[in-house]
Amino acid sequence: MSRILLIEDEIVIRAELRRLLSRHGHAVVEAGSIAEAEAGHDLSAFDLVLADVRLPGAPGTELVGRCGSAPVVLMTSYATVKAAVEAVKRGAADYLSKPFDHDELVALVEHHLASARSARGALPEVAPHVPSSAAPPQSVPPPQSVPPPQSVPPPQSVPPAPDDDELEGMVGGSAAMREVFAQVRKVAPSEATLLVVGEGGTGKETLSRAVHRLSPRRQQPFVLVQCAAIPDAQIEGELFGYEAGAAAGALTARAGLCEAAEGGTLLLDEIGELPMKVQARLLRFLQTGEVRRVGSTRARRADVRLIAATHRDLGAMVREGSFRSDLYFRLRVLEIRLPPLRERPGDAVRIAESLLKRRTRMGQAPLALSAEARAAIAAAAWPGNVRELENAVHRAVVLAGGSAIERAHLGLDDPPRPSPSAPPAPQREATPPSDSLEGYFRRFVLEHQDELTETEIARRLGISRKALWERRQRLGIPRPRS
Ligand SMILES: Nc1ncnc2c1ncn2[C@@H]1O[C@H](COP(=O)(O)OP(=O)(O)OP(=O)(O)O)[C@@H](O)[C@H]1O
Repeated sequence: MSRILLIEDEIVIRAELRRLLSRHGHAVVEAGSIAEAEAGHDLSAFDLVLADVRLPGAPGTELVGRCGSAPVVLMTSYATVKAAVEAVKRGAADYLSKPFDHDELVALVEHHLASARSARGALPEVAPHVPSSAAPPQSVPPPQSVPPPQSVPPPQSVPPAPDDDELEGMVGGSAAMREVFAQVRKVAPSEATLLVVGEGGTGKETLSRAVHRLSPRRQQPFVLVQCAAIPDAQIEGELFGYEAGAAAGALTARAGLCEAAEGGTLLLDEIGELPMKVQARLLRFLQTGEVRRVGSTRARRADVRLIAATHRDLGAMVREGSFRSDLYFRLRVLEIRLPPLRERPGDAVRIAESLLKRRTRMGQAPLALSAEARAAIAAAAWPGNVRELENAVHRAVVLAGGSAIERAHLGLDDPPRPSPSAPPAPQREATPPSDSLEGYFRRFVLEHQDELTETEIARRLGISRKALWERRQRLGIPRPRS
C-alpha cells in the first residue's frame, strides 16, 4: 500500500479521486490547499503527491522541490497546462490534463510509484520509468516547400515481431493493428508532422503519446491541446501566446502552448475544430518553424513536432471550404489511420483481458471473463470503440463483485445512450454507479447545476463551457429548464 497525498480544493472531485485511489489499494490523505497539507503533514512523508494546479493560496506547481523524493503529479486544465509543463521541467514527475479518465490517472500514479520504488532500490512492480533528465533538443528542420501528401510507407522495412501485440499501452494482435504498430515505429524517429485519423475512442491520443515516447523527443514535454474544448475566441492566444494588451483581458504577456512544448511534441486533438483564422497562423508556424504571439511583430523559433488528430474527414472539409487545403497537405506529410475496433478481429477480447490483467498487476484479485462474456465482447460492434469497451469492462468489474465477468455485467443489452448529435433527453438520467471519472462529472453537474451557472460549473471542473456542453450531450445530461 502506498501513501498518497491528494491536494484538491473541489470537494466532489477530491472525494471521487480518493475513492478511486483507495479502491486501488492506496492510503489517501486529503487536503484542500498546500497550506492545509503542510499544517497537518510532513510533505516528504508520502510516496506520491497528486495535486491540482489551481488551488486556493499557492498553486500546486509550488510543491515542486518540497515533497522530498515523492513524485509530484499535477492535475491541470487547459488554462494551466503551461504552468504544469514548466513545473515538470523544474522537477514535477508528470501532469495530467483534465478531463482525464479513471484508467489514465491510475496508470500514471502506479507508474510513478513504481519508478520511485525502483529509484529507492526496491523491486519494481511495473515497467521501469523513462528518466526525466533532459535530452538535447532536436533542431527544427529548415522551412521547406509544401511536400506532397504521402501516407506512411508500407511497413515492410520495419516488420512487427510475430508476437508483437502490444506497443506502448496499445493492445492489438489483429493484422490491422500490427500494421499500425509498424507505422508508429517507423514515423516515431521522424521530425515530420503526423496526422492521426480515426473514429472517436479508437486511440488517437494513445497512439500520439506512443509516437512521442518512441521518438528522440521522449524526455521533453508532450503537450495535448483539445481544440474542441477551447472557445474559438481564446484558441489563438492559447496556442501561440499573446502580448500584453493584445486583447481585452490580456493584461500581461503570455507564452502559448506551442512554446510550452519546446523541444517536445504538440498534439492538436480534433484539429478539424480549429477556426479558419487559427488555421492560417498554424500554417505559418509549420512553414517557418516560428511562433508569433498574438499582438507581437517578433517571431520566435520553436522546436516542436506537431501531431494532429481528428475523427473528421478533413478531405471533405477541404472540399466544402471549412478547412484550408494548404494546411491539410502540410499536416498529412505522414498519416496513420486507426481502424475502428469492429475492424480489428480478436482485439476487443485482447484489450478486455489486458485491462483485467492490469488490475491484477496493481494488486487486485484476478478476474476472468466467462465464455459467454468473451463471445459477446467479440461479437459487439463497439461504436464508441476502445473507450466504450473500457467503460463496459470497468462497469462489469464493479457489477461482477469479485466473481467471473458474465455477459450481463457488460451492459451490452442496455438501451443505447444518446449520441453526440442526438437532442438531449427530456428527463435527467438516473445516476449510474460511478466506476469512472465520467461518474464524477455526471454527479458533479447534477448536484451543482441548480445553484451554479454553466460558466461556474465549467470553471470548477477545469474545462471550457464548450467542453461542458459537449459532455452534457455525450453523456445525456440535459441542462435544467430555467
Ligand atoms: N489499442 C489500445 N489498447 C488498449 N487501450 C487502448 C487502445 N487504444 C485506446 N485505448 C484506450 O482507450 C481510451 C480511448 O483512447 P484515446 O483517448 O487515445 O482515443 P481517441 O481516439 O483519442 O478518442 P477521442 O476521439 O474521443 O479523442 C483510452 O483510455 C486509451 O487508453
